[in-house]
Amino acid sequence: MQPVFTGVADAPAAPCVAVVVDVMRAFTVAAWAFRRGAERIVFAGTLEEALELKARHPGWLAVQDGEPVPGFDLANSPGRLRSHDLRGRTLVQKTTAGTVGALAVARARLLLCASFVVAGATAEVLRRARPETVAFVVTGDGGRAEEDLACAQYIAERARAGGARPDPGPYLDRARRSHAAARLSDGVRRGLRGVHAEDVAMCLEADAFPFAMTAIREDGRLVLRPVEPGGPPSPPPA
Ligand SMILES: O=C(O)[C@H](CS(=O)(=O)O)OP(=O)(O)O
Ligand SMILES: [Mg+2]
Repeated sequence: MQPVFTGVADAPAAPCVAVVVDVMRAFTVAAWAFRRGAERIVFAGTLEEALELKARHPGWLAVQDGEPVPGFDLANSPGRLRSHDLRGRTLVQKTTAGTVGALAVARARLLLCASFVVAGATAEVLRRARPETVAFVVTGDGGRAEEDLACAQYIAERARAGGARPDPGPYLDRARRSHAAARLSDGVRRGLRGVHAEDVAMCLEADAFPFAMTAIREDGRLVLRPVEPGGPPSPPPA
């Protein structure tokens, strides 16, 4: 498996296999939403589109990053989201980096969205799929986000190592020292409502969950669901 690391702007539009990485915080939040029982997450391209989707589907919950916006239900914060019971719910998510990155490679044949909490399961899906090349999309900071690149490299190394588990410590240390971690800590100090004091720590829990997350196009939307490595294969894209 040959890993290629790219930013969103340079990502191939229709790679065979893409892993879109957003550690802080979109895909840590998405994983926690599934952990709390959410059934699926629909990615929206704009805030307006997210609110339109929510309006058309009573019961759907809208998630957005930054400070709270009227009409949205949940912050893009694992620390805030984890106290919600999301059993059976559909979420609509719109964030600055993660969801934009996923939508940029929506035509990939296998599209995984990843962060440290699902890194091990993501690597296992890749190991079983045995692709020749994997495009890792680093979503943060114009493709230079250290937390996303470190997570991508950890997943690639884990997939290459087969059953062995490389030490996640050095990769997590890089993410802990990232600009994104500093921005979130600063947000906590300033009392921003869109962040939680535990967000950074929750984004740095390697391999916390046994599932990966695959995105599939359904009815013109990109929809994310949890998938167990070795479970039934995802249906091919329409
Ligand atoms: O909510 C977040 O942590 C970020 C905001 S930004 O990209 O740092 O401005 O969004 P995400 O899409 O989750 O990276
Ligand atoms: Mg990010």
